[in-house]
Amino acid sequence: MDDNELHLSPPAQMLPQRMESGGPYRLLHCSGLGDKEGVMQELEKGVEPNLVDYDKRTALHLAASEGCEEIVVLLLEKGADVNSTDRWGRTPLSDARNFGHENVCKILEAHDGYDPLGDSDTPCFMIGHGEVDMKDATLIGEGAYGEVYLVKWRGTEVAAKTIRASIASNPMVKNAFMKELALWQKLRHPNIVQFLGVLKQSDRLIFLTEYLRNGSLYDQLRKKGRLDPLTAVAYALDIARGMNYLHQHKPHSIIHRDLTPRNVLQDEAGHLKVTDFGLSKIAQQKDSYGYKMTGGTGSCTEYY
Ligand SMILES: Nc1ncnc2c1ncn2[C@@H]1O[C@H](COP(=O)(O)OP(=O)(O)OP(=O)(O)O)[C@@H](O)[C@H]1O
Repeated sequence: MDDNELHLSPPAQMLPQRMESGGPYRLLHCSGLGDKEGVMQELEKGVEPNLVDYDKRTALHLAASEGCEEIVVLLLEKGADVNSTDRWGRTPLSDARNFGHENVCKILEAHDGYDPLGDSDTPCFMIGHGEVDMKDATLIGEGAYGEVYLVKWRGTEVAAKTIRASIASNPMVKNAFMKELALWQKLRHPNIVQFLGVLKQSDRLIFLTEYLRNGSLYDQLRKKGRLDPLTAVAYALDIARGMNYLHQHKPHSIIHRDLTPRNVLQDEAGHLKVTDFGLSKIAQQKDSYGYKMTGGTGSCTEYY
């Protein structure tokens, strides 16, 4: 599927229940979607081109990740810092290289962009144990690998996914998880649940992702039943955008072979985000590890 097709906005009347990503952060939202008009509107309103999100990612990072050449050029013209670094020390050029957007790389290099990471593999971002108080955690769900808690990290509500000690205490299994998480860490898309980091913890493996207040699509369908057609179309577009991003991933596509309503979460604004890819690949390898990690969904994801 052509990426551009997915980024076309459906007619406004088809999305009655959706909210605009308002405020200055609309600049980031539009940049990631390749919405030039939206980006220009925000810049004309006086929004600072180097505005950052909570991961210190700028509009230029997002446009570079998505290969939005026109937006990259526009942002640079308007004073975006070509070498701003996000929380992982990545510059827009790191992202453009990571996703194989050669034309964007050339534009950034022509503006003296550099990539501090070179070709090195980025390990998972590790979060100090003291930064999250698991004692104050609220249980929000349970899946095949362990429980999911709502916790506070640096003042922000996030989801802490735990992998049972019986699984994570096997060093081979833990390594396999860490590799998948390191790959998830590289993904950034409005319709993909954002990975945040791994808690330094000896026995269990605990990692943080953004918290999606409205829970899973599965829970929603169970509560509300059938969706009205317009909502169904809006949801389908959100999911398709997330999946297309995974399929376009460079140098290897990411195939999510367990796309179920349980693995689609919804944020407060009504946007859907796809989650839980990669981890289930480990379940496929259960025989070699001697572990049985069967979930209700029998998930299986594969990275090619
Ligand atoms: N980031 C999150 N924000 C909010 N709620 C979440 C988040 N991640 C998971 N949950 C909630 O926790 C529940 C359990 O999630 P988990 O991913 O562990 O298992 P699952 O996907 O439901 O099942 P399985 O592990 O068998 O695939 C979800 O159904 C959802 O309601």
